[in-house]
Amino acid sequence: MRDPFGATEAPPALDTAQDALFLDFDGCLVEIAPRPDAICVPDRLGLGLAALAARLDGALAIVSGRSLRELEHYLAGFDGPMVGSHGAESRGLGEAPLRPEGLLALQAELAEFAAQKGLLYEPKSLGAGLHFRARPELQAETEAFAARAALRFPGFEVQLAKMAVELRPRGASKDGALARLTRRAPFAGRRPVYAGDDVTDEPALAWAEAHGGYGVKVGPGDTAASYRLGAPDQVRAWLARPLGEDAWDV
Ligand SMILES: O=P(O)(O)OC[C@H]1O[C@H](O[C@H]2O[C@H](CO)[C@@H](O)[C@H](O)[C@H]2O)[C@H](O)[C@@H](O)[C@@H]1O
Repeated sequence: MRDPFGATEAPPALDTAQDALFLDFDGCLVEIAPRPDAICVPDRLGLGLAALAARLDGALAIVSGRSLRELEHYLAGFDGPMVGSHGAESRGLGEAPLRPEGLLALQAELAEFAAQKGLLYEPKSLGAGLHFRARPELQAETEAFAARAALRFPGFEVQLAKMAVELRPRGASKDGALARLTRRAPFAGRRPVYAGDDVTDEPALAWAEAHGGYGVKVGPGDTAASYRLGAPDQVRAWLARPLGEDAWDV
């Protein structure tokens, strides 16, 4: 049952014969941390995902805002498809990355702003992030700076995130990634199930709902998803169900 603010129910068990599973990373598979490099990733998370992917006949993909190289590092053991940088780069799909002109100049400007203001600068493979978690009073100023940068660098657009604002390649999106993935094997013909926690995930949650599947919102907040889980440990427990805890062992 839904309340006026969105999903309240836990999702059903995955149907491994017919579901195609798409998983966000930060805030979904792993808990949010004070800094991007301070996350605690369970040692065997990649291997657990690999076991689940095998049960889904390969129909499991990671869809994240993180740079692809970081996803590959944190999820070692999982060799299935991955989409990084909010849809702008991928692994295993034969797609060319979206690399707009001006990336290095954009990164230099953001790094300089971060240094001046005492923000955490996150260089990304196809963009950059400004994290204001340590200086929340600078949110409005940081978002305004990012909006002006996007005008100077039209190949990029603003992506809001948790206590951060990013510049990502214009046109990249998680829902666009889902649309592409679900046109190809082994995802085509299966029911799309997407789990994610942030505003960056809402278009993908809505996409899964609109295409015969469902979304699982992780944590609080309004959502288009039909279902909700409270935190990443609950997501990991939900993912373990089709395997049994011994096989998952995360
Ligand atoms: O799409 P996601 O996998 O959810 O990635 C979104 C962004 O996540 C990371 O930032 C967020 O998580 C950090 C670690 O918990 C946290 O410190 C930060 O405040 C959050 O915004 C990552 O750093 C970004 O590159 C991702 O785009």
